[in-house]
Order: sequence, then C-alpha cells, then structure tokens
Amino acid sequence: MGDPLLEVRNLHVHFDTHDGVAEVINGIDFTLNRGETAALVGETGCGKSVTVKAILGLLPSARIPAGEIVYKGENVLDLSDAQRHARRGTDMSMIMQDPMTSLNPVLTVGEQMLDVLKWQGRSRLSFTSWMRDKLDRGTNDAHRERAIEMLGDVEISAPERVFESYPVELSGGMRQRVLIAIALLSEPDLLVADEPGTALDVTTEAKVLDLLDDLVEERDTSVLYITHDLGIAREVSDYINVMYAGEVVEQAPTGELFANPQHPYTRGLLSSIPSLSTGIGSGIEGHLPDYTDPPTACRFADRCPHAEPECREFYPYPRTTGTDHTVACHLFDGPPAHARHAEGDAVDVDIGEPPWYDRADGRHQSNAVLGGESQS
Ligand SMILES: Nc1ncnc2c1ncn2[C@@H]1O[C@H](COP(=O)(O)OP(=O)(O)OP(=O)(O)O)[C@@H](O)[C@H]1O
Ligand code: NI
Repeated sequence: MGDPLLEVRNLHVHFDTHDGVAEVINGIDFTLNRGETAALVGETGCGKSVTVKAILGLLPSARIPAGEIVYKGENVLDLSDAQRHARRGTDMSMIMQDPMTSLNPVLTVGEQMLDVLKWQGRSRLSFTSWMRDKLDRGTNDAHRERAIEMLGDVEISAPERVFESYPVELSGGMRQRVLIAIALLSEPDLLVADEPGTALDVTTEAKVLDLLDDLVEERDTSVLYITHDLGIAREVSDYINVMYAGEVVEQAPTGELFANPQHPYTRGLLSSIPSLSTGIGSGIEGHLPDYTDPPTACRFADRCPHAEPECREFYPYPRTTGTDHTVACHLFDGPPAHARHAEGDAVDVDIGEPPWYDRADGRHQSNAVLGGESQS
C-alpha cells in the first residue's frame, strides 16, 4: 500500500441541463499515491475532465450531491472557494488538453510565467504586496532567472527567446513544453495532465510525454493522467482506472491490468490498440448512454458482448478480484471493494464465467489473445 495523496470517494457530479439532470459522475472511487502516476482512461465523454475539474474546484455549474475528495487528508469539498483557490496555486497544477486555449495570447510566455511566480499561493490580491513586487527588482530578476531555467528544464533550446515570445509565435510542441514549464513552476505536489499530447503529432507527443515523465520523476510529483488511450496510460502510469460513462469499471496496477484485463470494456479498449491486438475485433460498437436517462444497473450493458438480462437489472458494484484489482461486472465474483456496497443493498448475481476464462491457471488470458475472442 502506498501513501495516498488524493483519495476520491463515492464522487457524484450532476449538471442541470435543459433535458433534465445529467448524472455524469456516478459514484467513483480511486486513489493517487504520493510519487506515483495514476491514469483515468476512457473514451471521449466518459467524464474524465469533469472528474479532474471537480478535484480542482473548477466546476461552478455542477452539483456534487455525494462524495469526498480527500487531498492530503482533508476533504476539499468542505473548503471555501478562497481556500481551494489558494491550494490550486501551490499544491495542484494542471496541464490542459489544448495549449492554445490555456495560454493567454496577449501576454508573452515570460509575463505568464512571472505571474505564476508572483501570485502562487496567494488567494487574494493585496495591493501592498503587488506594489512591493513591482518595485522589487531583486525579486523580479530572481523570478526571471527561475522562469528561464524552467524553460531550459523542459528542453527548450533558446529559453531567453521563448521567454520574450507570444504563444502564437511558437509551434504546438513548444507551446505544450511551455505549459509543462508553467505547471511545474509552482512545484506542485499534484499535477493533473489532461491529454497533454492530443493536440500534437505522434512523434512530438511521444517526446513531450517522455519529457513529462522524466520531470515528474526527478521532482517526485504525483500525477493524475487523463487519456482516452490505454497504450499511453501503460507508458506513463503506475496505476490505471478505467472509466465508462461516469463510473470506474476496473482499476488495477498497470502491469496487473495488462496481464489480467477483466471488464469487457477494458478488453474492448485493449483490442482497439493496434499494436496489442491481432486485428480482429477492433474497438467497441455503440455509444455512451444519455446521462439524463442512464441505465440504472450496468451502464455498459447495451454495448457489452457478454451482457445477460440480470446486467440490466442489478447494479454491478465494484468487487475485489485480486490484490489491488477491482472490477464492476457480474461476470466476476469477489467481495465489494467499497464498504457502502457491503451493507446488503448490493445484489450478487450469477451470470456464469467470463467466456475467456482459462481454467488451467485460474487466470484470464492476456490481451495478446484478445482478438481470438470474437472468433470463438
Ligand atoms: N458544464 C456542463 N454541463 C452539462 N454537461 C456537462 C458539463 N461539462 C461536461 N458535461 C458533460 O459531461 C460528460 C463528460 O464530459 P467530459 O468532458 O468529462 O468528458 P471526457 O471524458 O473528458 O471526454 P474527452 O476525452 O472528450 O475530453 C459529457 O457528456 C459532457 O457533455
Ligand atoms: Ni476531457
């Protein structure tokens, strides 16, 4: 067991929409240990960004009817906006999906970096401290030096020039490096990276991800990594949480998840990674349910090749199937992973064994043979 930095417990997030209440996040649980990288993986619209925005306190229009977000032992949902804002500046940083919208186009890279250094950790603007900073050349020079050093750390070859540049003057890869530099400037304990490579071409993406990996390793930063790509999650993370339609359907350490994928959705995601599949059965048919009228039992049942009538009737509470491995599917037996499901409201149903079950060693065939599944 690691040392938890962030624990999300039974989190629910709802939005009021003109079609009714959208129950987007439906009771998710996961833990990020200090010094580790945990991934949230799932297809577009499954609620990854909503989850991280809830953690960072960036969801003014949402309702959080239940749940806890425990950061360093304290439920941040109990804090005031000002307190959360203060923590966001120092403790938590974020790298967004699209570097163009998260950089301010009218400020130079340097101005944006100096802003971070000046205002980190300050919840409210104080005119006297602002004046003091303006007048304090020593501080400004030190901040400038620190910012340029950080640009060097993200392997930007002409840091002084980039410091003076506007975002529009930089390539996509450079902008993403600048964002990483800005995110790491405040030396956060938690870095949230929401698909940091998506806007880039594959080669640049790989370089940026490698760089990020090295930087957080050196600094012992804990990372919550958001991606739709299980292959990327495998490269960057120690622990993977697979999300489907606002629920965590499977979670395990990365090695275990790939050695022993259990949830039909996880297996579907795996089979859509070209390098890991035999080419048969790529991807998963169908689409996400409507969040204003979601299935009450298994949210994946309509797309699941193994669904039985019981799956549409009884909620598949997450169960523990191995060391640190949980899966929310009736194909598997195991004690409820969360105490709230142990009380008796969780119905155990028997829909048989997973069709890919390998009796010989009591485990499940690895993803290497996933493609064969759709043939048999
Ligand atoms: N402010 C909001 N009001 C209403 N619905 C919202 C709001 N924000 C997000 N949603 C809905 O929540 C669902 C999950 O969105 P989210 O952005 O978390 O998906 P995601 O998993 O991050 O997808 P992507 O990979 O495309 O970024 C979507 O159906 C989205 O429309
Ligand atoms: Ni997103």
